[in-house]
Amino acid sequence: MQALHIIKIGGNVIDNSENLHRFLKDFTALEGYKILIHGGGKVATQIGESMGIEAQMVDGRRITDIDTLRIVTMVYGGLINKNIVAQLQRYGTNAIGLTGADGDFIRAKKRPVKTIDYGFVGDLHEASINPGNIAKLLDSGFTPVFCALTHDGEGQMLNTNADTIASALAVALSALYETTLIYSFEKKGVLMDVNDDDSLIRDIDPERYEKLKAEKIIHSGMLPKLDNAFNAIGMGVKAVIIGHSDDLGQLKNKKGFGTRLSK
Ligand SMILES: Nc1ncnc2c1ncn2[C@@H]1O[C@H](COP(=O)(O)OP(=O)(O)O)[C@@H](O)[C@H]1O
Ligand SMILES: CC(=O)N[C@@H](CCC(=O)OP(=O)(O)O)C(=O)O
Repeated sequence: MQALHIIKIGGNVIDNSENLHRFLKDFTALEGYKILIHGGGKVATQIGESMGIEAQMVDGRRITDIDTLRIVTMVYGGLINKNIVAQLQRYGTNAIGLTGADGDFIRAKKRPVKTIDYGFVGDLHEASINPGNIAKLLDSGFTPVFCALTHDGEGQMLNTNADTIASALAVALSALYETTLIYSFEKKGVLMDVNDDDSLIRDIDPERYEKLKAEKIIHSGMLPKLDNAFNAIGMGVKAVIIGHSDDLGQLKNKKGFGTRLSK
């Protein structure tokens, strides 16, 4: 089986142009099939605020009313996606920027209203991704760059968390490729002390995850990231790594970096 790297880049890296450029150069240097996924929640919040629209988050998910959907479609699918694609082209990666609607690559279902109405937020399901379609792109020499947008197949764009898209792509594509999923962000990995990069936890299994959660050592944005990551490793993805965007080059050197998940 051919190797595939699926890499999700965090919001704080997108926000820091030096870190972003370093990452995009290292991403270009990574050989073989690869896919990049980005969000950009912070930028969407800032641009929304400048237009008088306050962000509302519940459990790390954005309540997406029609005005917010317009903003995230412009910001994720336009501003951020096209800038990343242009920079990748400059460094020599033949990137193609996509939402889930393009090529019908990622379909989602609008999240049903229970106690909270999330608005135009899309949940992924088993049939969301057709790996054969994405394989055609990869085989044609393109490097897909997906943003945090999906569609429902009936003309409606939906906002979908980028960590979840990365995990679902990794699961679907592990049927065709030996897939490694990497969450690249602004810290060395999962840390014992979130403010101390020397406190890296090198390995986590589900049992340790439960303990670290109970002790509140893992919290906020790291919780959905690890939930997505453990879901991927349980469903055929070969390896999941959570690490610093500056350390992607270590992958090429076959050295370990960041936090590695085990079953
Ligand atoms: N134990 C931990 N180790 C590292 N980061 C943690 C930990 N617990 C919580 N976090 C927080 O999780 C954040 C990453 O989640 P998030 O902001 O959603 O990531 P991203 O930018 O990739 O979308 C970190 O910036 C950090 O503040
Ligand atoms: C439904 C939902 O919450 N979608 C996310 C999508 C962006 C994202 O995931 O951005 P980061 O990776 O930078 O956090 C949002 O709008 O914030």
